[in-house]
Amino acid sequence: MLSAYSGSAIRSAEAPLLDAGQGAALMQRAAYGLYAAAAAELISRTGGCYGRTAVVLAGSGNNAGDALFAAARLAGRGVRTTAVFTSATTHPLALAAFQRAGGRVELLSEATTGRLVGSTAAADLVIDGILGIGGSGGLREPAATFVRELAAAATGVVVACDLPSGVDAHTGVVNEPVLHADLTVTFGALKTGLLAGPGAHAAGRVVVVDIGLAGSLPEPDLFRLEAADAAALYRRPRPADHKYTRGVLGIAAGSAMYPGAAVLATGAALATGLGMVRYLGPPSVADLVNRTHPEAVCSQEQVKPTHVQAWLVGPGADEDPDQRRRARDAMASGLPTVVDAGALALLPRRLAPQVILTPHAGELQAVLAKRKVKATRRDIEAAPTEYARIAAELTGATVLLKGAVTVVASPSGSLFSQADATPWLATAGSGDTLAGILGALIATLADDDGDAAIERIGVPMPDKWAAIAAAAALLHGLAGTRAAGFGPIVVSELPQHLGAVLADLLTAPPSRTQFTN
Ligand SMILES: NC(=O)C1=CN([C@@H]2O[C@H](COP(=O)(O)OP(=O)(O)OC[C@H]3O[C@@H](n4cnc5c(N)ncnc54)[C@H](OP(=O)(O)O)[C@@H]3O)[C@@H](O)[C@H]2O)[C@@H](O)CC1
Ligand SMILES: [K+]
Repeated sequence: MLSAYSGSAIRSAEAPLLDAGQGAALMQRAAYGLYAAAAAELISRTGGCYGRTAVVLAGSGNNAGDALFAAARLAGRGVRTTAVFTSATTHPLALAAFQRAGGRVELLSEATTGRLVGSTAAADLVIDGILGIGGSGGLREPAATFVRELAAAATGVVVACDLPSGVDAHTGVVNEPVLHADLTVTFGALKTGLLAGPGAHAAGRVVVVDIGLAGSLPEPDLFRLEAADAAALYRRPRPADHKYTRGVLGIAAGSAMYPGAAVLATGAALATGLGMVRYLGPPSVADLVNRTHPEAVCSQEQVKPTHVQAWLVGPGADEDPDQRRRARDAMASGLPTVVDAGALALLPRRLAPQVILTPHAGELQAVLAKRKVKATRRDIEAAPTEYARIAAELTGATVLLKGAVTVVASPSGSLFSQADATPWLATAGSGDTLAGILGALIATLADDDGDAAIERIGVPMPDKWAAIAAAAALLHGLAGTRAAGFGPIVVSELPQHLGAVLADLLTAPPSRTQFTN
C-alpha cells in the first residue's frame, strides 16, 4: 500500500531535522536523487548524458535549490545546462554550485520569454524547479506566460522537482498553467497531490527519494492500494466452504428500460468470485439474467425475506417502483450495500460506512445539491478528494467517486485513490461492472474473515469499506487495462478479463512498487 502526505505533514516531519542543522544534508540527498533519476531518464531517451542539453526552471526557494544542485551534477557529466530564473532571487549556495559547474544563467522577463520558450523547448531535458511544497495558487507572471507557451510546445523529457509547479500538494488541484511532467521525483514521501485529482495526471511517473523522513512522518493523508494488497484482501475459498459461507450478494438492478445493467453487474460479481448471486427484478429482466448467467438465482422477491450478506442496488433500475423499494430497503437493512446509479437519488438523510455510494461527478453533484452544497461537475472533477470527503461527511456513507483517478472517502476522513483504469473504460456499462465487482467483494468480506484481511493489509478498521471499495476500483482498472490490450473494450467481455487478472494475482502475488500513476 502506498501512503501519501500533505505538504504541511512533510514540513513538520522535516522540522526536527532542520532544527538539528541537517537542512543542507537533506537538500543534498534530494538533489542527488533528482540528478540520478533525471540522468537515467536522459540516458534512456537519448542514449547518454554527455553533450545533451538541459534547462532548469528555477524559482525563489528550496525547490530551485534542489533543482540547481542536481543540474550542477548533470553539468559534471557533460550535460550543457542552462537555468531560467523566474524570480530575481534564488537559493544562493545552489546558484553558486551551478555556476561553478559551468551552468549558464538566464533571467525570465517579458522581453526574454519568447526566446527562452524556444530554447527550453529545444532542450533534451527540462527540470521544473519553480515551486515545491512552498507554492500557493497558480504561477505568477512572468512564469505563468512562459509555462503556458512551453506547455503548448513539444519539449524534451520533463522532470518535476518534488511536484509539478502549480499542483497543490495537498489536494491535487492543478492551478493552470502547469507543465505536465513525464517523471516527478519527490522527496521524503509521496505528496497527496501526486496521487489525487488532476495532479496525478500532471505528475506522470512518480519516484520517491528517501531523504530520511520515514521515522518522523505522521499518519498518512491518503492511501493507494497496490495489486499485492488486493491479492491479500481477496477471500479465497476454503475446503470446508459451501455456497452460503462464501458470501451471497443480492442484486436489485435493471429494469424493463435498462435490462443490460443487471446482466453486466451479475456477470462481474460472478467473475469476482462469491458463493451466490440472488437477482431480484422484473420477470423479463430476471429471464434475461437467467439465460446469460444460469448460476444466478432469480426471483421477484423483496429485500426483507431474502437471505444475503450484502446488497447491490441501482444500476439500470430507472423508475421501476419495485426496484426503488428494494433499494430503499437494502439501504435500511444494515447490511453492506453498494448504492449505484438510480439508487443514488433515493438516499435517506443519514447512512453508515458499510453503505458505499458509487457516483460519477455528475451524480455526486446531485447528492451534494440535496445537502445544500453547491458545486458544478467541473468543480468536483477539479478537486475530487475534497468533494468525496464532504459527501462522506454529510451522508455518513463511504463514497467512491469514479473518474480518471477514482477516489474513495471514508466517513472517518481517510482517503484512497486508485489510478489503475484506462480511458478505454469510459464506456457505457463500465460502472455496472465496477458495482458488480464491489458487490462481490463486500459480500465475501462482510464477516470477521474480512476484518482479518483488512488487518493483514494494515488498514485501520474504520476504513474497512473504503479499502474494499478501493480494491474493487483496482480490480476493475486492471481488468479494463487487460481488456484494452486487445483493442476497444466490450464491457460484457470484461468479466473474462477479470477472471484472468484474478488468476494472475492469486497464483503469483505481485511485488510492491514505489512507482505510481
Ligand atoms: N525544507 C527543507 O530543508 C527541504 C526542502 N526541500 C525542497 O524545498 C521545497 C520547499 O521549498 P520552499 O519552502 O523554499 O518553497 P518553494 O516551494 O521552493 O517555493 C518558494 C517560494 O515561492 C514563492 N511562491 C509561492 N507561491 C508562488 C506562486 N504561486 N508563484 C510564484 N512564487 C510563489 C513563495 O515565496 P513568496 O514570494 O510568496 O514570499 C515561496 O516561499 C520542497 O518542495 C523541496 O523541493 C528538499 O530539498 C528537502 C529539504
Ligand atoms: K517543482
